[in-house]
Amino acid sequence: MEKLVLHLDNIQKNFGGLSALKDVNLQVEEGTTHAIIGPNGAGKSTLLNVCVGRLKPDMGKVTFDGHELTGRKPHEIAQIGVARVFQTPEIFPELSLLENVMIPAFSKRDGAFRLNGYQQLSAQGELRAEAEHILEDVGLQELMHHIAGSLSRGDKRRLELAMCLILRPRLLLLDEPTAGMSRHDTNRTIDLLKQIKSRGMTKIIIEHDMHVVFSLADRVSVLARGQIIAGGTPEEVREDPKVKEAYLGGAH
Ligand SMILES: Nc1ncnc2c1ncn2[C@@H]1O[C@H](COP(=O)(O)OP(=O)(O)OP(=O)(O)O)[C@@H](O)[C@H]1O
Repeated sequence: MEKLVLHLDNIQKNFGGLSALKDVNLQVEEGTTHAIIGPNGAGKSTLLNVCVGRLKPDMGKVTFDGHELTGRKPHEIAQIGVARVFQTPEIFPELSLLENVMIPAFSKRDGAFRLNGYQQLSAQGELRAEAEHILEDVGLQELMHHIAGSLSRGDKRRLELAMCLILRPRLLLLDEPTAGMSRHDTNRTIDLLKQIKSRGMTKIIIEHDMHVVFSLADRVSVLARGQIIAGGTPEEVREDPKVKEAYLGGAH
């Protein structure tokens, strides 16, 4: 049995009178891809926001590799090695792709220690080489000097992924990474995420597209009205009558 690296214990999150998450328990094995699926409004984004410190749960705790994440600031959670790719890419449209990828790496380093002039120069050279390498990984190397705002939607999402990867996260959270992409771009993103998998990173992915879930996920948890109603391999979950019922009763 591999090591369980992420634990969500009894997570409860209320918005006024609405319980968006009710007593959610989840464990994720290191190096695996865990998909969270469920009808609209099930609580999937809320769950991700709790993991990255954007929302504080009313009850329960999140632990990653022995570090309790609950109650920490988002930048502290990032320092622990947790990164998130948003549904809408958060990029700097006026800057080049290369600059976009270097910025998160600089802010992470500057947060950790102060650089003198010489170190800054050599760090910049190192970071630039790493940024170029990551842009190559995501298939954007030819566009590295272009302005990020000029990219297609699919390429913007790939750029945002590169901005996360330069931080070398150990846990990557992806909120519908292929939403709005063509089938061709979706398949390129699946290939890219498979490559990342071979590097041992743990991933949580929220996804509506079952083609993506079946291509990438080792395990699936199904969330409906704030509760996990089923879990297992993609095949097991697909055959579960509770899951079919949740989807038929929901918007899908
Ligand atoms: N900041 C908020 N304030 C009040 N209610 C919220 C807030 N965020 C989410 N909710 C509510 O909590 C519930 C869960 O929302 P959430 O966005 O987590 O669902 P989801 O499964 O990600 O949905 P979708 O698939 O549509 O993105 C919904 O009823 C939503 O309206």
